[in-house]
Amino acid sequence: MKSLNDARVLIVGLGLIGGSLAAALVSRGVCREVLACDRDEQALIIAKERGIIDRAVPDLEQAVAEADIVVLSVPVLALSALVETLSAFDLAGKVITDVGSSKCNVVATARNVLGESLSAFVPGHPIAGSEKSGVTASRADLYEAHKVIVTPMPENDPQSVAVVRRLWESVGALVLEMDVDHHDQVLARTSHLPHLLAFSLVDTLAGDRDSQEIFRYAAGGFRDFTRIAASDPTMWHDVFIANREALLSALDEFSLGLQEMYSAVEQGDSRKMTGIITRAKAAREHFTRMLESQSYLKSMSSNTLTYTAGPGGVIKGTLRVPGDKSISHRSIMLGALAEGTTHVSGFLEGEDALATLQAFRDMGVVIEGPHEGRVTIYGVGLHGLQPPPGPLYLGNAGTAMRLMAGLMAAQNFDVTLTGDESLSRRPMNRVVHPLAEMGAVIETEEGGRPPLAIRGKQNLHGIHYDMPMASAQVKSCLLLAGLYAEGETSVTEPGVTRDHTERMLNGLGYPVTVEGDRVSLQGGGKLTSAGQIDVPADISSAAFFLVAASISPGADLLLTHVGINPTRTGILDILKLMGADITLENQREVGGEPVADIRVRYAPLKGIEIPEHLVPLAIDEFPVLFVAAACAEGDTLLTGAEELRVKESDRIQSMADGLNALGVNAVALPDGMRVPGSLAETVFQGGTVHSHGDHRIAMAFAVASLRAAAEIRILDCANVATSFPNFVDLAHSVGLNVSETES
Ligand SMILES: O=C(O)C1=C[C@@H](OP(=O)(O)O)[C@@H](O)[C@H](O)C1
Ligand SMILES: C=C(OP(=O)(O)O)C(=O)O
Repeated sequence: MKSLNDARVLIVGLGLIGGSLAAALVSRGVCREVLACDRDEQALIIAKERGIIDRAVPDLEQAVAEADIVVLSVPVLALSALVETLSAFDLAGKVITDVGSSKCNVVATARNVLGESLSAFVPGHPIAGSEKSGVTASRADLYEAHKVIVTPMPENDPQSVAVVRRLWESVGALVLEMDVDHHDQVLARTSHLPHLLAFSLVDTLAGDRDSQEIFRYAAGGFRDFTRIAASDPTMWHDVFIANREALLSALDEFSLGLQEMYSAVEQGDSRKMTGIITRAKAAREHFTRMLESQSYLKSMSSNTLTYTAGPGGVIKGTLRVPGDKSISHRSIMLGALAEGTTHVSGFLEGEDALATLQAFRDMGVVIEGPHEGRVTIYGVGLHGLQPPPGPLYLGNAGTAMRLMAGLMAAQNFDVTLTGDESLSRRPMNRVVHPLAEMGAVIETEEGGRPPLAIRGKQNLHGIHYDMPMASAQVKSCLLLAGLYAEGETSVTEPGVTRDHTERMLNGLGYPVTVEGDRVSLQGGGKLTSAGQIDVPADISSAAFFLVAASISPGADLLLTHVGINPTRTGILDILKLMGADITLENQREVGGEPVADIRVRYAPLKGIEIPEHLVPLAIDEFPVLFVAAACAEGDTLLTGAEELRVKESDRIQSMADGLNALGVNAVALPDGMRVPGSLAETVFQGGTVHSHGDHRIAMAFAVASLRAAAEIRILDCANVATSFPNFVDLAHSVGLNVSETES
């Protein structure tokens, strides 16, 4: 066989799985001929009549002799006998595969009987069933975007594995590889156990005296839960026998879980019940996104979200941007460690804060929500966290990893903190080194990069740390470790940084002392419940619109309920120095954080030298400030901002490259940038820029379109969801011509 195009494919067994593969191969015309062999003559006739196959060959030996690729598609318990039958034929040059849902039996038989031909027997398993069965249920699109697991054996030759992969890919399937034992263990849990439960539940209820009555009132929940109880009986009988060991172990695990739920219900233990239900809901939502949306999978691996921002537009209206990311992270962490229940409102439902939420759920904390920004955290106290079942995945969130490093270093269990590609490049020694001085044991990858393997059961002691860089993440990390350390932990910072950790700790009854640039606390106290944490809108998200309105002639925008903590308002100071028209209205304090409505109107801006003391107070806002600078009269100079090089991307380089691509001759400096500006109506050419997976770069260039001559395409924008999940809709609602497309 030279290629799949030249091959004759034989399907042995024309049920739903075999019939659908045949139909897909025929309709896509990917091979020379599709043959079929089945003991049921009627199935062959129907398949031929409906064009599901090209030709029926009722005699198995003859059919195999004619074929280049043989697909065994019979029930699992019939597979072994079929492989034995085949072993008597001449199999030279043929590639053989199967579709069984459990692999151990057929692999054992193949090893016993196939001899030389074993190298060309590549087991496979399409994960695309239906409760319908038989050739009449065949669908040519059954495998499109569905997974097929190929389980190559060490004995296989690579060409045969490649042929089987190509066969499935040619009908639109996504091919994964797994080893045989692992496959059977995984499938026992994700497929065989749920089928067994559905059969058992329906059978039990149907046996009930009042079954007629029960089923009459059965609602959607019953239908959803039991759909698969209508599946093919022979197939499932066979699977349960063939995968007995793995299935029984899955059933044991399930029984323990069920027992726990039983006792929670019996004892009216609401906390336990809510824990099970909320963890399950979160897991199910996560898996639903993974299962149903190919694009979600793609966006995690290959960033295919593109923004298209049309030129012009006038910014007008009233807007509340999502909750503050820094405060949202901290509300989960400190709410979890508090004694009592904390209700959070305004929580940011972005991926970064959700990663923190999930991490604490994984450590046994019961958390309800988020639902429309509301989260309820049932605190477990400083010593109540439990070991998580595996590494804690923190996605894109530097704040989560650095703050949690401090907390985790003080627990009595081991934890590994991991993150996505961007987070895995970010420097962690800035927290690992001072934590080690406190007695923590943490291993990193080369150069102090994540994952962080944190050893538990260490006795931490307080230290004084003179921070080499202005970083709220480092400061907060050490203060959180200090909660558990013996004696006093103190830090001094070279510049003022955000103080949400200090404020929230004080709000939770844990005294933190601030004297000038020195912050300290004593270990060994406890956190009482805050009761309520109201998260204001994030000034770092509002920043995009502060700049948007400032550079859009005719603009008049009201941003409501924005956090104006003085350690975060560098953006307001810098824009005002540039001549922006910004006023604060309705100033108030909400849950320990100052808040205001911010009115911003268009004003011609002028270039400035940005005072270095404002840099840490606006650290996340520079991408969009560079856009403002390009729209200001004269040059703007930023220095003292080398920290920008180690954010989600190297923000100095990413922005300099993008600005240059749009015709603005910005010059990257080691610690900042020189941006030439202009008050011309159009400042940017159209073009394509790369966000490098950095949310703030993506949003900054969307804002630039207001003063662009033509469309700006921004690549790799999926990570905007880390901090600003509904950015495109909100931006659109106040006049930005931005839309998103996935590819
Ligand atoms: O403590 C925080 O919540 C944050 C601190 C800042 O990081 P650094 O402390 O690394 O400057 C900031 O860039 C980040 O978005 C959030
Ligand atoms: C730097 C940022 O976040 P983090 O460090 O939490 O990834 C940011 O949001 O701009």
